[in-house]
Amino acid sequence: MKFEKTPGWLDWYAGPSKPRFKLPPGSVDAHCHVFGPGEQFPFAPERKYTPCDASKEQLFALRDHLGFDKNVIVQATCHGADNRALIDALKSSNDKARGVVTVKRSVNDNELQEMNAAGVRGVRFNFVKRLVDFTPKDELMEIAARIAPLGWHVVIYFEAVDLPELWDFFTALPTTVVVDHMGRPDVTKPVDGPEFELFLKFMREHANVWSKVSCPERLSVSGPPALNGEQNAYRDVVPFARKVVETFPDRVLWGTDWPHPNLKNHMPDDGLLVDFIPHIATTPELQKKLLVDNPTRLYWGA
Ligand SMILES: O=C(O)c1cc(C(=O)O)oc(=O)c1
Repeated sequence: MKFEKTPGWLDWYAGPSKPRFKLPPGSVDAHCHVFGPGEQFPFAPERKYTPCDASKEQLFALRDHLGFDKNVIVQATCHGADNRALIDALKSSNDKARGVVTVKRSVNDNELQEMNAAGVRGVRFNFVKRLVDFTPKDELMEIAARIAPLGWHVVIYFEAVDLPELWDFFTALPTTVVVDHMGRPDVTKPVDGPEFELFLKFMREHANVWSKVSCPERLSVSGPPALNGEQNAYRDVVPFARKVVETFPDRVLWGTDWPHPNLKNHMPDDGLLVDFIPHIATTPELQKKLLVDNPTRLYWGA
């Protein structure tokens, strides 16, 4: 099937620079996606956007170019609960990729077992209203109970303003819980203000909660963007991500978020995005935990 991209869609950055920051051996890009290709793996009818293609080959080429060893591929909402593109990527990764899927209540145990064998280790629950239609919480809780015995975890994506309303649901989840993009803080508010403090409290009081300190390119308001050799990109996000890394060094993950769906004003150079890492994980010890030890433990069980 031929797909028309959403008007104004920004394609991923071709020809990214080589990062100056040398990733430690065994580093994992713990949040990235594949899109289609649409002709082979059609986008879901219920999707809220139609992206450009971003294939497994292109993702693996980026991994090698940037110096990552492995990927965690997260089901993107444009594929709904049809995980075929993701599973196909996992199967051709030579054990160098794990996956996080989206499933419906109707998924059966055989299907879950097959996904597990392919390298799936989690399900994603999405509460960002511009991306998905509402799914009742009892349905999500039923899915969480079904995947818990497999040792899988739940990835949650939500906006900071919605955390109070979602708190009881999140804290009742029976698995490890991984928050996408720090729960999307409003970085124009103070890092020690009540909104971000609630997020820190969520992590402090619940030892099963982890966070991806990813997506400065999405959260940043004043930049500057990771373009044209910028070595101090997204300065306004640094205090937030650094606070999470330093407070919870054993429960943080980092990912490129390639191919960066739904960005509106620029598309980052992924090489320069990697150069953001030493600003938020400032010592070799913190960098190794963030990039190697934590994701390897969670996704490869080591
Ligand atoms: O903020 C977003 O637009 C976004 C979308 C998706 C997705 O469509 O799955 O995933 C992300 O990690 C971020």
